[in-house]
Amino acid sequence: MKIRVIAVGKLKEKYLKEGIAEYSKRLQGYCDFEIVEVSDERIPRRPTLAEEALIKAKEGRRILDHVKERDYMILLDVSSKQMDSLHFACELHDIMLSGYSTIDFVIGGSLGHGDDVLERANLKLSISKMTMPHQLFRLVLIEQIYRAFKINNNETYHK
Ligand SMILES: C[S@@+](CC[C@H](N)C(=O)[O-])C[C@H]1O[C@@H](n2cnc3c(N)ncnc32)[C@H](O)[C@@H]1O
Repeated sequence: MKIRVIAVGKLKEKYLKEGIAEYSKRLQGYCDFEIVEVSDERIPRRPTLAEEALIKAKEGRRILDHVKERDYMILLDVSSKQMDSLHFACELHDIMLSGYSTIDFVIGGSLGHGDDVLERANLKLSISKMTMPHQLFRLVLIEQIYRAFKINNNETYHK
């Protein structure tokens, strides 16, 4: 099973790089795990709505260039549906049994997602009602994916 995190923007903070490297390594024991970074757009100081829409559309196009038609795409979005870790593990298990060979988790940029990306998503998921910076969110998401594999394999880790 291939699992990819497709994220807008480059990871800059050392402490996040280290955390993400650790969980990526752990995940390799369960799946073929990959992180794909797409470049972000420069955001003007006070963008108009039209500028925001254009930025999200450009970033969205770069994301969708990596998502194949046969991939299952999970979009991470603050205002979407929430589930607990057990439910999330169950959902992943079901997707894997449905014949998909690749699951793409998509993290947006500072302005969130454009319409095209929202429309392509097979599942829209929120991890909390609180907004996290996209770089920190990457680490939180990868830990939750790892947790889901531990739960589905009945291994001790989760409390
Ligand atoms: C800084 S946030 C974007 C905030 C933007 N104002 C919005 O409402 O989408 C950047 C990205 O991080 C992810 N993200 C941050 N917090 C999240 C959360 N609690 N649940 C799901 N995704 C989150 C989403 O993919 C989001 O597009």
